Amino acid sequence: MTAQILDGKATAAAIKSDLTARVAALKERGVTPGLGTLLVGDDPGSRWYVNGKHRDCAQVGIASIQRELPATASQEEIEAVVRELNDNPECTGYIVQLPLPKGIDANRVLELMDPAKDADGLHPMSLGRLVLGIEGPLPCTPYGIVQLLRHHGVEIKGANVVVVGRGITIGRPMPLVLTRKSENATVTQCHTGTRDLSSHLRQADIIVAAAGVPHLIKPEDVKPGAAVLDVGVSRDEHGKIVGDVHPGVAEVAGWVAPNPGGVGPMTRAQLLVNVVEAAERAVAAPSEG
Ligand SMILES: Nc1nc2c(c(=O)[nH]1)N[C@@H](CN(C=O)c1ccc(C(=O)N[C@@H](CCC(=O)O)C(=O)O)cc1)CN2
Repeated sequence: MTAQILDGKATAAAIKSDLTARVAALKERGVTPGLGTLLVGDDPGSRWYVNGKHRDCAQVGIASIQRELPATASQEEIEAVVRELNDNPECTGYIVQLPLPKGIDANRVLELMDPAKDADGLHPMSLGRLVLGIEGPLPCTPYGIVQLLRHHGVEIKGANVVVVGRGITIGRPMPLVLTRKSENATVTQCHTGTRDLSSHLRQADIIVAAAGVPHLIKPEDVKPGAAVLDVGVSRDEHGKIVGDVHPGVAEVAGWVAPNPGGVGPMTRAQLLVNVVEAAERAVAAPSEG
């Protein structure tokens, strides 16, 4: 292994330590931030992520509001919980854990959320704000990746970035975040319709691999010295994570974000940042009523 590690665990710990002080300051002003989660179904991975989010909340002093529904829940039952969270004053921000069970219209659920409580940055209003350059919550994994690169001094400005994947939580919003003036990267988005993926990858200074295809990115696809972030999650027969990046890439790349231990902890840290920032915005500009 020659590549340096983009250490998501350590970076997330530093972010959480800063947030602990900011939450304490909010509490002194009479505001306790509260993160709500809605988990539908019994997928063990989703449950693990949601439990992790609440453990993080406890660490920094954010209150937790947990809602769960069975996999058989109807669209109406899910939407009723969303309305309850919209109206719940203890819940200052919340997320609906994705994916939702087959047959549920996730877009309708996301649209029903109060945009002022969107902790994930995935509400249509938040994504629209991102496109327009208006302040608001940023999608957790894409902005977590930016923070991870910055923390390790990897140059984003002017970099050629290849994003592989176009899912709602990472692939779609990632280029929107990276092409903001503050990041100023040049982004190529690749997906299952891309011809000759390797030729794109070999030009990249930074690769974000979020396709969910085990070991899709091979050592020969990577420019020596590039930063490679593995965000793909597939599981082997023992339930162990297999990422999108072949282990041999670490011999060629300059930086690698391991999986686990790279981007995942940053996703969780950015969620807490969104919750705290929303509470800080509310304190700075209280709404009437
Ligand atoms: N509403 C949302 N749903 C989903 C999102 C999201 O951002 N919002 N992203 C993913 C899952 N996710 C957060 O919800 C998530 C993924 C991974 C991790 C993490 O810390 N992973 C660990 C390894 C965990 C393991 O062993 O399974 C790591 O990478 O070190 C946290 C959150 C889809 N859904």
